[in-house]
Amino acid sequence: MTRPGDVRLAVELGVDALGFVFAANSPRRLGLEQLEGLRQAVPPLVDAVALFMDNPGSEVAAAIKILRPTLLQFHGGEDDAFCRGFGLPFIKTVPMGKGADDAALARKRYPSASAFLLDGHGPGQPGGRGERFDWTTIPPLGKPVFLAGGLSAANVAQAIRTARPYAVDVSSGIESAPGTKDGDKMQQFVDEVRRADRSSHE
Ligand SMILES: O=C(O)c1ccccc1NCC(=O)[C@H](O)[C@H](O)COP(=O)(O)O
Repeated sequence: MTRPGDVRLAVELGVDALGFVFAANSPRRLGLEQLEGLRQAVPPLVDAVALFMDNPGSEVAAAIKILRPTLLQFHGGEDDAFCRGFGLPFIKTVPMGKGADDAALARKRYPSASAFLLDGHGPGQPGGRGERFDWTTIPPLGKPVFLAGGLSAANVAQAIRTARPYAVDVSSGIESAPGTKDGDKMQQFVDEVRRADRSSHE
């Protein structure tokens, strides 16, 4: 999320969590001056997730101070000690794309993680580029699994039926351009998630 209006719409649509990107070179990277306005648009009981990829600890701490996230998401080669060092629950991204290690190793490497986010890119690569992976290859991780990578309204129901994740995460699939969310795509995505949830309870 880069605009308070998109945050408000997502909240109206009923999403559980909103992501704020601080990774270097991302088209979604936020400046500290944007954070207060974005934070004010997030109501209680909706998670604000701050996303980092190999940022220095001082940058993580500065973003936390202003954004006051409820969850952190680490996308790079950060180790467990670094990730837990900020005193907040964290999600660790596990690359599932080309060149990835055995994803099940994440369970041992990140004992402090609250959840794992499986994403379609390879190791060392950024996310948010619509790269999906084979949803039938979900490893046993012993923690809630968030499914990400190349999701859109066109495929999220199928992804949920196949992988049965704890949560789904989407970025480029609800954008009109990198960094610009599209209200209609957001609405369609949430509708499809609800449809899949309903059919899984029938
Ligand atoms: O969003 C970014 O620009 C980004 C940059 C560097 C590391 C991670 C990044 N995003 C990660 C996400 O949380 C995305 O939501 C996830 O990769 C899914 O993206 P998409 O495949 O575009 O739905």
